[in-house]
Amino acid sequence: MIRKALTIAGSDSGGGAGIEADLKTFSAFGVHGLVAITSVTAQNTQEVRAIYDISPEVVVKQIEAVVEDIGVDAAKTGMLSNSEIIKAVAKTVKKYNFPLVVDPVMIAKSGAPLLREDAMETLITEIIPHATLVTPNRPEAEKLSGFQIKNVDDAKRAAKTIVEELGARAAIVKGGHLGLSEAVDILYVNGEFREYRAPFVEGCTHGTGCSFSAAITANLAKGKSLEEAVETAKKFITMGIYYGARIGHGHCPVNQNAWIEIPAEKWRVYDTLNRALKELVSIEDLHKYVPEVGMNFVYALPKLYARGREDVAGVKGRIVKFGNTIKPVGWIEFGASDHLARAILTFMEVFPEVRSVLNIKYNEELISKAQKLGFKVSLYNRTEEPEEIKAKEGGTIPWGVRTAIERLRDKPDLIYHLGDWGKEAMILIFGETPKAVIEKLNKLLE
Ligand SMILES: Cc1ncc(COP(=O)(O)OP(=O)(O)O)c(N)n1
Ligand SMILES: Cc1ncsc1CCOP(=O)(O)O
Repeated sequence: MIRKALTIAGSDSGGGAGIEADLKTFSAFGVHGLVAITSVTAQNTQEVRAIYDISPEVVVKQIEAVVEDIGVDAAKTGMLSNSEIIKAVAKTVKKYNFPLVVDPVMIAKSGAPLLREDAMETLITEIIPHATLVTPNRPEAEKLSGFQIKNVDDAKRAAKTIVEELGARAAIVKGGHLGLSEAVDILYVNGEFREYRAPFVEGCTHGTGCSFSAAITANLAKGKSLEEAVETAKKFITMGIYYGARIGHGHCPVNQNAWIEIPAEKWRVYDTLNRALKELVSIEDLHKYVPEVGMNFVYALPKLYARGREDVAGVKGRIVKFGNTIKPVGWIEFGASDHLARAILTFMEVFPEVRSVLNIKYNEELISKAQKLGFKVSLYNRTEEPEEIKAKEGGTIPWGVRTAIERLRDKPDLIYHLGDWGKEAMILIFGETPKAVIEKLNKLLE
């Protein structure tokens, strides 16, 4: 059964906040999104250029149309620009008994007011009492509670005030603006406080309020408890900020897709590498090219999500010589490779589309053959590695890959080095996919 969530909010033409953010969030949780647009804004990551408020009658008609035919499992409000819209929305939602999350949108990240000064009181008296949950950030909580919030205790007092004095069933005061190393959100529900903590991540924040409240709404629509919905939404928003969509010239928006794209890409990467590994194992005579330290074969997540070793899949325990064949020691796992993970992440800094690499033993004839075949071949000389890089654990491969790319001034298919004291000479074969790496390898061994 598909669940349905309704957003009663403004449209952001930049697609970062408002109903656009809400719908993307609903989709990320597999919930069907419904909309009642309250205002149309001409907006981008830098500014709000115009606001056109929809008539209260049309806002109401949108809500009634979807409730009466499709049904609503949970709803949220976002930008409710003026008193007339607020009153009309309050009167309408009162008729139905779906959970209502109220994001008290007041000011855009760019600084533009999205709630008329004279409508603040109406928001407090008409909408807040119908809220299952109110989700203010610090400035919004200050306006609602009427006092300054400087620390977690103040945030608790504000959450309690919003519930006990303004009449909401629950309130969560978001700590993203509290200036701590952790983003601490304080939920007040059923007379008790709960804290939700996440590391304060640098990233993209346009649309955080909308996406967080939409994530709670989607989870309520799916039948989760308020506490579970908040916990999931906190993880969702932390991920969305960290992997933010770096677009525009102002405040870049949250990336709601990260929530579903990362697990989906992880599966795709795992499956693709697994198939290629089976092909690799069946290549005749490959055992002759297995280095003493072993071989590995890796595939990284797409550039946007490839931040570190954990984002690169490789063979646990490497691939070793086994009689006249080769054998993977363990399974494919994310984080299983150290050296090749560093090599591919460095390569991707320059050529993000190249996400796979395999290492084989150095062989002079293979290098000449690669050159004859028209492969782009480059090298680095470990004896030229600067002392300060040598002294740093894990610095050699990134330095080597960068040096080889700079030397070639092009995208290498192969990078090799001739070794050093106690270091084996090696060839690295790069490709956009594991299949492309195998194709290159097969041509070399033909
Ligand atoms: C149409 C519309 N609705 C809401 C907002 C607020 O979004 P944002 O500016 O990112 O602020 P947060 O609420 O996320 O902190 C908007 N800009 N436009
Ligand atoms: C390329 C290379 N250099 C030293 S060991 C090695 C093989 C692969 O190592 P890892 O399994 O850490 O990626």
